[in-house]
Amino acid sequence: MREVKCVEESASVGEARQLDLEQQYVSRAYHRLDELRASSDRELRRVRTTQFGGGHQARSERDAFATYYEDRLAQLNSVDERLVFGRLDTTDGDRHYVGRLGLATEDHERLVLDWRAREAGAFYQATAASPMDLVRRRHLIMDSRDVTALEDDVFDPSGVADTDVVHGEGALIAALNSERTGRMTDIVATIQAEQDRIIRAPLSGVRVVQGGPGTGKTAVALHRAAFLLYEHRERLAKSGVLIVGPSASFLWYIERVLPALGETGVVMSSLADLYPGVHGTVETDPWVARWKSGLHMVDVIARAVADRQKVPEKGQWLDVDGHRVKLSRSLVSRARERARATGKPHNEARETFVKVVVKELAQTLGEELNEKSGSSMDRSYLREDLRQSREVRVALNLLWLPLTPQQLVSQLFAKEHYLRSAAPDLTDEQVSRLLRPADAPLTVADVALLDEAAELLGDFESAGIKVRGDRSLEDRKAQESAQKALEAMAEGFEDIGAQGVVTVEQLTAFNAEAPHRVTAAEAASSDRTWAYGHVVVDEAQELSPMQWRVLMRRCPLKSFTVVGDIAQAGSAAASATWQEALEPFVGERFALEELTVNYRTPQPIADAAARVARAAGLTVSDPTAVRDGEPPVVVEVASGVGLTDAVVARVGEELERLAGGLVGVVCPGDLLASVAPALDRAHPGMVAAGMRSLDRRIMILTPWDAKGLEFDSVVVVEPRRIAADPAGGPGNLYVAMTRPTQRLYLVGAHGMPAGLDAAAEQPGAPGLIS
Ligand SMILES: Nc1ncnc2c1ncn2[C@@H]1O[C@H](COP(=O)(O)OP(=O)(O)OP(=O)(O)O)[C@@H](O)[C@H]1O
Repeated sequence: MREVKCVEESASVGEARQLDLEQQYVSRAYHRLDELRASSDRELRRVRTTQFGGGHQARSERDAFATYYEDRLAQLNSVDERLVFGRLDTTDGDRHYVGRLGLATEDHERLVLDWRAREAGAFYQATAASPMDLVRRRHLIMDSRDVTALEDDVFDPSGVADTDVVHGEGALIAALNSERTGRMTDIVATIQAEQDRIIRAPLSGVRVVQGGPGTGKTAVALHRAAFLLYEHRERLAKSGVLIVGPSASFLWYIERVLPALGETGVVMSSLADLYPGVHGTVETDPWVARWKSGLHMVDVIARAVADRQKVPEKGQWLDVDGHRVKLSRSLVSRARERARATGKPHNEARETFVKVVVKELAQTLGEELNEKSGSSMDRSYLREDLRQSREVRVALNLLWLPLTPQQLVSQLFAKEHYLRSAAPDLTDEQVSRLLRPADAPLTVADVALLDEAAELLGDFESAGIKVRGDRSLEDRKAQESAQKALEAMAEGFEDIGAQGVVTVEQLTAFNAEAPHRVTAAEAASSDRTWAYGHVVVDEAQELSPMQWRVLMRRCPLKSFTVVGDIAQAGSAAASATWQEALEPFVGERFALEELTVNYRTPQPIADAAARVARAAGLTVSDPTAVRDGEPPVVVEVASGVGLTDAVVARVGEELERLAGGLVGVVCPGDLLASVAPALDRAHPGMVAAGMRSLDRRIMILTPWDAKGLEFDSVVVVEPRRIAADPAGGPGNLYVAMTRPTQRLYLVGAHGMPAGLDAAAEQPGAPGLIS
């Protein structure tokens, strides 16, 4: 592909002229973007009105084309912000503009290089020591469609005239100083070299990214997903990418990042929603959460399933159409062995169990009837009679009942004999902690047990959408038909812009899938057995062994990006090291990378948070913070009303200081009921519980829901109580203290956590207000 020649610069053009030249180029790129949008829009309307014939195949072809143009339009509409943000000048005189997506002119001349393309890698990785054939890297700082500033890194001064070099505020600082909106934004223009190396790492294998708070782990994980979808489009568009986060608030916070990078086909799930159709509630007892999360639960669930394959104490007489036949203990035992020997899951092996029992009963009954009548008739009809007999059906169901995972798990914790049999080591006290009513809601910890049970129980009618099976014949038909449709539409594809054009193969494959699904993401999110091509796990320090087991099942190829900070672990069942978390599943075969720069929390706040964490026995790293700022403010109050008043007052002050920014109030769960209404009275219409609305400036959250989020200012309520929670308290407080980009307040009526007091006595340490 040829490069578009930019307006020639003279050696002496000044900064204003440089800005002007860049603006001309950028405007050209936007003009092309607008053209492509208009043409995609036209095509979409054309497809919707074109007659494709009346059959199912024709309709699905039209839908496939329409979906293609809809996706393309959504992609083109999503890249308006910072469409172009960089320029690379190479030693051989070439110039590439780097942007959010690849763009070409109508004549297939390249205008903008997609940030994920191989050649764009130098934009992020080149250093003075390793310039990667660049003489200069230029950052274009944008405000909407306007180029407002430029910033140059010159690697080879002999390659550029002095007067051509522009020194700006710093693209990174400009990005960091922008106001928080309540949604995470992409960092595509300012990805740092250590982040870029991880983003562009190969697809295969398990890659763990450890980093302290604010080191960009979430940002890196999401940009890596976008990179992998670009680099391995064919494979991942079909198999899908799953992104797992700790809470619904967190998913809400990050959900705009990938669409803004032009990627919409990922499945996002919180840990509570990993099992289709179930939303796990909080497991309130930390001991119960821990017990349900260990790998010993694999045996417990296996025993719970085996207990549903019963052999009666003694034989039983059954009525079949007025005749009596004995179902003996030994027959049931034999049938159970035969069924188990099939190796099939419970619900599927039941067929064998039933067959063996019915066959033997039919034989016995036939012999008896023949004996009585003195004949030797063929009585094969008896099998059907037996299957129809109510008594036989009841007996078979009692012995080997088909079960859903929900039934198995609910009954395991509702019926003491099932629980004691499946987990014989439990004490009486433990059994009573675990027991609950059969209709009690399923918890987050139960979600992994459901998945385990589903594996052992196998298909039940409600087990999810079946998408597998022999598709070859259907595929061939769909491909032939797609080919014809493609020819009919070929004209329309020509003006879609070079980088956006789909090949015949891609389109054929895309179309061929239409009868089965609309997107892989849609199919995958409702199918427990879907095998994803890649899984991204954020805040991965929180995962229990049983949750890891679920995720490993979701990606049999074991292609994972795992990001987290072991020190921030707050769940009762979290592992203490990455080795401990992953060893049962991948042994030592995972790559560990570390991020070392904190882009969020000002240094004095990060230092105070680290001191408190260390005083509580956590091992935390010391990333260097990019921001400086004010130390945390400690507010100690009397108690009761004094506490809510103090919180309301601090929040009020911050709202004024921030003029438009966000305040996060992190509060122990049991205080939400008193603090939230007080805030709402003081600031009507401005308070939201959790992260879910853009028009609220105050978010009140539990420490768990605050994981992964960030605010301009944060008020932590009763930090000492948060730290004292037996379920990961110190980790939760560390999370809460590291959420602000500007200021932190710690408000408490019951003293402050250790580490902070000591810190308060040191010079330059947190200020103390009484
Ligand atoms: N290269 C970068 N350029 C601009 N902003 C960045 C960069 N890297 C990270 N950030 C910003 O820093 C903040 C923290 O990033 P992120 O949430 O990804 O960190 P994290 O390591 O996941 O944090 P935590 O573990 O505390 O949840 C975000 O606002 C993010 O956009």
